[in-house]
Amino acid sequence: MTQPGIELQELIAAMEQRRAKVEQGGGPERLKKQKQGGKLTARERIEVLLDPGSFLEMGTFVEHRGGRLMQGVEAPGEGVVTGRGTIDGRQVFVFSQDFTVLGGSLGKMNAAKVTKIMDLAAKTGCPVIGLNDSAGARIQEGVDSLSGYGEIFYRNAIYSGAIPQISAILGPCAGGAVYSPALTDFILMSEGSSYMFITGPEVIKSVTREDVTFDQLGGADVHTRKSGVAHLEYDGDEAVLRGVRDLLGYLPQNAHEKAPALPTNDPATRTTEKLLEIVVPDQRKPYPMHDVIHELVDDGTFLEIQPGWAKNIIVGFARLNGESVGIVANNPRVMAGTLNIDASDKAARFIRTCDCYNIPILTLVDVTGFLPGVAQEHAGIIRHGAKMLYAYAEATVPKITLITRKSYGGAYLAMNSRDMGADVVYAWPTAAVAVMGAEGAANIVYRREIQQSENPDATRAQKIAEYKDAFDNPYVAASKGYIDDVIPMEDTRRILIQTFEMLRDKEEARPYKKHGNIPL
Ligand SMILES: CC(=O)SCCNC(=O)CCNC(=O)[C@H](O)C(C)(C)COP(=O)(O)OP(=O)(O)OC[C@H]1O[C@@H](n2cnc3c(N)ncnc32)[C@H](O)[C@@H]1OP(=O)(O)O
Repeated sequence: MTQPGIELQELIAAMEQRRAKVEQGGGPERLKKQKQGGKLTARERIEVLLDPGSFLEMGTFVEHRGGRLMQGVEAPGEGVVTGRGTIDGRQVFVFSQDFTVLGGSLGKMNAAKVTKIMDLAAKTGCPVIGLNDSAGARIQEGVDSLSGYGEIFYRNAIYSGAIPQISAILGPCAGGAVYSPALTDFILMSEGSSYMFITGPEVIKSVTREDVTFDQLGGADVHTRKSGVAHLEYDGDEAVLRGVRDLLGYLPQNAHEKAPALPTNDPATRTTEKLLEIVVPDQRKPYPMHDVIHELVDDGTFLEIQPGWAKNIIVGFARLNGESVGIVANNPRVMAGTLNIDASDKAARFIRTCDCYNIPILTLVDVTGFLPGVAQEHAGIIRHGAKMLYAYAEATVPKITLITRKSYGGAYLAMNSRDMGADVVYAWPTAAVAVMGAEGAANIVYRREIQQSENPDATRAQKIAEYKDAFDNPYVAASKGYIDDVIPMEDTRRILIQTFEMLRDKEEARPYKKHGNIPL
């Protein structure tokens, strides 16, 4: 005769035994190997990412249904740990691929665990964070594993802009697998231990005869400096996971909400005198735009996005009086701040990200124009530059433009002029708005006069001076209402904060459409 109490204990023990087996992943040997080189296990990563004790696991006992080639193969937890938790008290959903189980490869049921939490995230309006460390499609499951990817990609796309999706790349991410992170809002990579590529070094060698290592092909350096695929690079797993927490602080839970405000001790009325030392009036001399940003924002804290790629434009998140803002700024120190293809792509993408998630945009303008050159024209600068124009016009969040120095030509428009939809445009006394710089303008407009002059150099100099007098200042544009005010540099922080406060409840309607057709 069985005693009821003992039976219950057996059931509990059986559950615990099963759970312990799942939690062991690929077993002690593989877990030990995983930790070589400072990497964390899938479960440790979740612990570091989330608030202590907040993780609630889902799909713990899911098993593969992998068909003939998977018979007898054990895959504890199906190679991925999934569930919900909180970050700074806010709910998020997370999947963490477990490389110790069949290389974290993705089969049909592994994908089902991931799509389950993606769907829950969408239903509850919360961000999804993917911790990627996987050998890609599970070869033994054939087309079923490709279908699993399809189910994830589909959700990445349809939930895009509805809930924030963040991808941390902490190991291999190869083949078609790269397209899930690529469809998310942000990609963060760990230096030296993660890589992303479509076809690996061996295939490349056989097709193109190029010799390349994993890291040279698709390491964090490559993707944060050359390709622009990834947004942020960190040293090791823990730093990446802290980076995810940091980034989420600037984002809302979903497209219906605003990002959380963070109390600050930095006074809203703090004067910004340092700007008078940073910004040089001489239009030809560069100055550090990063310092301008640090001086304006709360506590000098700026989370720059894609800092290593297309450095001629600066984008990132900061706070003004506690409220999250996205900043887009020309960088006069790199390529004289001109806009090229990569800068246009980087800015357009960032503007759209801010707009999806109700983050107001501050644009700091110091730009001579689009980068001239055959290479840029032939690579489609027209198509890429158009993305910036489109993104600014499309964005309905509060938009303030501040012209810090020069703003010329098509780039004046691409940097969100009044006509492109800026709600308020300010300029500093150092600003100049014109179709082009005085030298170029004088040479075109007064060419005949200069050529026919007895002293062409003197005439050219005189015409340049005349043109500068007429246009190299903010007052012509201000007199026509293109600039709302020319403001003292030292009062800029206060004015920006007050203006964003004024725009806080702004609403802007757009005509009905299925979706716009941004030039891609
Ligand atoms: C749509 C797509 O994703 S297409 C891409 C398909 N994926 C691939 O082509 C990658 C194939 N895998 C690899 O090239 C390598 O495993 C690498 C480079 C990712 C990692 O190499 P290593 O760190 O040396 O790990 P290793 O090769 O030992 O793999 C670890 C384990 O995962 C298994 N594994 C690796 N890739 C896969 C896979 N795609 N499917 C199933 N199991 C796999 C290995 O058999 C090994 O199992 P074991 O622990 O029982 O021995």
